[in-house]
Amino acid sequence: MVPTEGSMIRPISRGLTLRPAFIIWCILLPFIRLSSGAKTRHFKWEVEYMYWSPDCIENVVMGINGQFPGPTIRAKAGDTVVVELTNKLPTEGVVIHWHGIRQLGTPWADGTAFISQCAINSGETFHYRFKVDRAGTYFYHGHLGMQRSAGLYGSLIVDVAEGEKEPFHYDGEFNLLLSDWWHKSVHEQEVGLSSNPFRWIGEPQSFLINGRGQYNCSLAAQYSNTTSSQCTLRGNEQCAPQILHVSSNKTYRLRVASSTALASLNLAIGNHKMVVVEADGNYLQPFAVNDLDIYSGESYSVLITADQDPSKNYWLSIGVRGRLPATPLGLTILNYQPISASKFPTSPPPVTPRWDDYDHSKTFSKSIFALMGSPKPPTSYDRRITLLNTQNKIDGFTKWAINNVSLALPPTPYLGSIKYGLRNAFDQKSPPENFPDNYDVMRPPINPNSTTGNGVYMFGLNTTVDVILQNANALKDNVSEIHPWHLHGHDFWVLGYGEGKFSTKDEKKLNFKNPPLRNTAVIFPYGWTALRYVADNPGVWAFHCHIEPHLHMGMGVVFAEGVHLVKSIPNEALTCGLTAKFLDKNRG
Ligand SMILES: O=C1O[C@H]([C@@H](O)CO)C(O)=C1O
Repeated sequence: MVPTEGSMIRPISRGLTLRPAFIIWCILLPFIRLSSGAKTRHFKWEVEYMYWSPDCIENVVMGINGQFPGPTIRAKAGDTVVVELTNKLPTEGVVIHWHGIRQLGTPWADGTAFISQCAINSGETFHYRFKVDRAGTYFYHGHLGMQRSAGLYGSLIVDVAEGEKEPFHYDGEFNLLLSDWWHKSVHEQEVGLSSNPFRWIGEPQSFLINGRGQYNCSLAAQYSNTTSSQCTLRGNEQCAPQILHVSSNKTYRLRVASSTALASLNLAIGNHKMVVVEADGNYLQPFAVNDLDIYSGESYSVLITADQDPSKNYWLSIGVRGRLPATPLGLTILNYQPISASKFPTSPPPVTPRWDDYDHSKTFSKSIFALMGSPKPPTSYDRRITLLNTQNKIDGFTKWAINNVSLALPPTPYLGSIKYGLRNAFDQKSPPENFPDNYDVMRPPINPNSTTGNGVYMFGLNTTVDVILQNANALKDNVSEIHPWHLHGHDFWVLGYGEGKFSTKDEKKLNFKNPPLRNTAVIFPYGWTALRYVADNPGVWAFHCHIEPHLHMGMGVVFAEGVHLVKSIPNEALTCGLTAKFLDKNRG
């Protein structure tokens, strides 16, 4: 039989085009792997309570594998990080959020309890597996209740991929994870916040640098008339400061991240200028400062050059911004080798700017621009929402609300319930996009009453979203506070900051030329902050004030996009609430 042309040609030609391509692919594959150098980095962690003395006072902290802060994860851009997390807490669940990692394609690994996954129960193990796609300074922390305040945090550093270079030079680096510490347990703090009458947590007892601070003594007592005595630390105590050892004329990269529960901080090093080069994993147009403001949820890299008198040591200090300080400076020493680290600096620690000098903070925030060549925002938006931040009352309890809705998360995590269409899992009504025109942001609310809710802002996939964060007066007259807002799953462009109520005439002031990409942005008292982002990461994403007690009191919203496109969510993320029932039914 003479085969027809078609039946002869088609298989042969397909064979000819596919086979060489396949062979070439097989030959190249090992080299492609080799050149990218991407690795999978495995970690096996156990979260547990343990005795620890973060500020020289023994307390109970949440540790990982017996360490506080938790182990530092170090990876290269393009690597996959796998953390096998076992909950060894006797009576509570746990989750870990990888702050600043966008979880592209892995929304179930974002580590937000009741949003991306079920809490990991006592004794259970959960597998976080995600790609760290971009170099930068990040951290991780608990995202259930107030577990971050309890000490559940650590650093996550992503180096540039093999063969890539940073756009700046340095000879060495230091990693500083900043936090604040209370002597009162977080359980007691939580009870106070949820009580009527309300009991505020107050200011922290200590600031910690890499989990180390001093409460009952000061490293710099001899310079001031403080009542605390001079520390006589031998160096092996859990609270002994980590000294930054430098060599004269070398340049160092300081990676600074803030995991504080409450405090906005200012960091300065005596006599040394800092050049700011990175924020939240994005390169900046370098600029020099004498001191650096850092809000909870933010990270920066700064370059310092050891160009001062090499026969001296210098203080590095952190102090509080935006709240009347009641916490001594957090301190460590920049030590010029080879002189001894125990030689005291000749001048006192740098003084933090006055706590309510907001102009100082605004000047800093407004100096932050993206490095030339960074991605630019789309020139228009598809949807704009305005989120008014107010302090409120619900049945006599003190709360925070967004457009008069105080967030109370549902027991079934959104990711599974939206994906599987479980409509009873949360409010189906979209939350308000705005607030009444006549609301006076400069005064306490006329009607402070608010309601709880758990609705979701659903955005079309790949649409451009503008968010105007609007601050207002709190419940008390003449009080408006700083709130750093953190977005999960994305970075946003910070288009601008302004005073009072945002209006269309403010539009002209927005920066579309070189706005920085960030995952956290602050709203100043009585001000607004304008953000733009592209909803291009299928999943459900928290967007909230990064002050732990404020989120606990309802200061957050939930965003979602393209959830129908989310590939199979691992069962271990769905083992609670309505998704557990759904799984059971569909298995049977
Ligand atoms: O949420 C808060 O509550 C207190 C105060 O407003 C009421 O005691 C405070 O300072 C907060 O930031």
